[in-house]
Amino acid sequence: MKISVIGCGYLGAVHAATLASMGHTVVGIDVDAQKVAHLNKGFAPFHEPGLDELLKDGFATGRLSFSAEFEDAASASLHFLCVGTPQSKTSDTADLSYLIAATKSLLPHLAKGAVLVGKSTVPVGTVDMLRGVLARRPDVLLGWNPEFLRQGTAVKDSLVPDRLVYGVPGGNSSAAGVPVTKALDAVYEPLISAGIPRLVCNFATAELIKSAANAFLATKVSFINAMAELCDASGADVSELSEAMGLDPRIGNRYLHAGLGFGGGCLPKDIRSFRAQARALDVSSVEEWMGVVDSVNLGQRARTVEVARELCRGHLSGRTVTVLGAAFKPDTDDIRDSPALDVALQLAAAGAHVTVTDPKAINNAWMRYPQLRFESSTTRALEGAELVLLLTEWEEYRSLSPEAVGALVRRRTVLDARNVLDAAAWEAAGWTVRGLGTGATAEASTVTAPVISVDNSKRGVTIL
Ligand SMILES: NC(=O)C1=CN([C@@H]2O[C@H](COP(=O)(O)OP(=O)(O)OC[C@H]3O[C@@H](n4cnc5c(N)ncnc54)[C@H](O)[C@@H]3O)[C@@H](O)[C@H]2O)C=CC1
Ligand SMILES: O=C(O)[C@H]1O[C@H](OP(=O)(O)OP(=O)(O)OC[C@H]2O[C@@H](n3ccc(=O)[nH]c3=O)[C@H](O)[C@@H]2O)[C@H](O)[C@@H](O)[C@@H]1O
Repeated sequence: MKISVIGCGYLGAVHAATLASMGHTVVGIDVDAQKVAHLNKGFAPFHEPGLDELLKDGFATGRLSFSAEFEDAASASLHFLCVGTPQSKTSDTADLSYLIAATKSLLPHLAKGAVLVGKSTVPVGTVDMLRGVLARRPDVLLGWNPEFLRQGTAVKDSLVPDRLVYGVPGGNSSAAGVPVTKALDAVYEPLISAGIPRLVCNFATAELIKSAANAFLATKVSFINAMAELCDASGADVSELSEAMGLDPRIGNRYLHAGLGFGGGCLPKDIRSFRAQARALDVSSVEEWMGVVDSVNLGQRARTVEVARELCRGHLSGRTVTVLGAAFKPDTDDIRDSPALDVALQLAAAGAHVTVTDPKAINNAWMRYPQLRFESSTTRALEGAELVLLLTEWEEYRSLSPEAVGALVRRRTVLDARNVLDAAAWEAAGWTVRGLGTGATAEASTVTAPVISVDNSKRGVTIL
């Protein structure tokens, strides 16, 4: 099948390459000519494991190309819309202007009876709005096929997704939806043959499935982070608590890792958009719920700064601080709404001398926040630190040797805001280790000064 993918960012570039690997002839269209040039050289314009290989395979077969000209999409019979839907600059709502602009640019090049399928994450009602944009082309069939891939594992998630969701006119039982369902079945034939579940529903349901899934994931993270706060206040350990909770298969331990919280180009803006949708639909329960999830999440960033201040004996001003991690999660160079950079900025605003390092995201971070100091070498970044903060849990930071790092820093104090270090091993090497939700506040408040020792089996704070 001849397919176009409109918008070739973190979602669209992966989607285009995946479709080519399934045997389709695919052209990716993007208004960013630099991105298109990069992709046409066979390289991903961002860090995504496995994508370069998939792009090269696509070019080798001659089935994959990229272009900045919409007319190059004219021969496709099916078009996927993958442009951004960021948070509006002035409110919680999603900015749909890129989606509208892309649809308008594509309009003159749509063949008779072409199928136009959205993959971007959108508020409920968006397909109806786009129908209006396409009012002069009733022959064009519309579908919505939300995407659930995660950055860092996007290639694997696309080749073996958990499920396929099709939003079609009238939903599952309607004859009007059959042509779109058939077209999408033809696109995803290898996945359907492999037994990947597929659900067909109406547009509102498809739009809400995506928003609800991200809202649930965000809820799970904020739930465990709220528990982390309770653990700190009571002397419990959130890692043990989440492990025990997760052993109940009804709960499950995935996405139940407490720490600095969620960021990125999707979850934060999606829960805010969801909140705005609930408000517009007068559903106060969802509106309030999303508000709490968001504020617990942002609260983790503020708590991290407060713990850092505590570990610097109350004063961040003038302290030499090293931040490990700039990306919003490991295995990506994406810094959109990165919790790590948010904390780094807050530390710098409090007067600390902050050096940020990251295996892949330094360039993006430096272009966005030139006021921060960046260092690409982990060793150089750590030299002379009075406090080390682990804020993005890249494997190379998880596996750092406490002895080797200890030889670089001025003071062996680490705030492991992702709760991933082996605290006992670091403490044995003379480090003061603090996590989030490890019972530290309760321990600190129940002891009388001067404190000589703490329970080494826990990640307790050592008060100096
Ligand atoms: N990043 C992810 O892991 C996932 C993203 N999504 C959703 O997919 C959508 C895209 O997200 P990302 O790929 O992360 O964003 P992105 O910002 O990386 O990519 C968007 C791309 O669209 C291009 N673009 C903007 N206006 C255009 C136009 N008028 N015509 C053609 N191209 C245009 C931009 O130049 C950019 O390359 C969003 O709605 C997001 O919520 C859904 C699932 C996963
Ligand atoms: O709509 C989207 O764009 C995507 O958003 C998320 O994917 P992504 O943002 O790429 O990455 P996640 O692995 O979900 O992590 C998001 C954030 O949550 C944080 N997180 C995740 C899991 C956890 O247990 N604890 C936790 O703090 C991560 O550090 C990261 O900052 C969803 O997982 C995808 O299913 C969805 O398609």
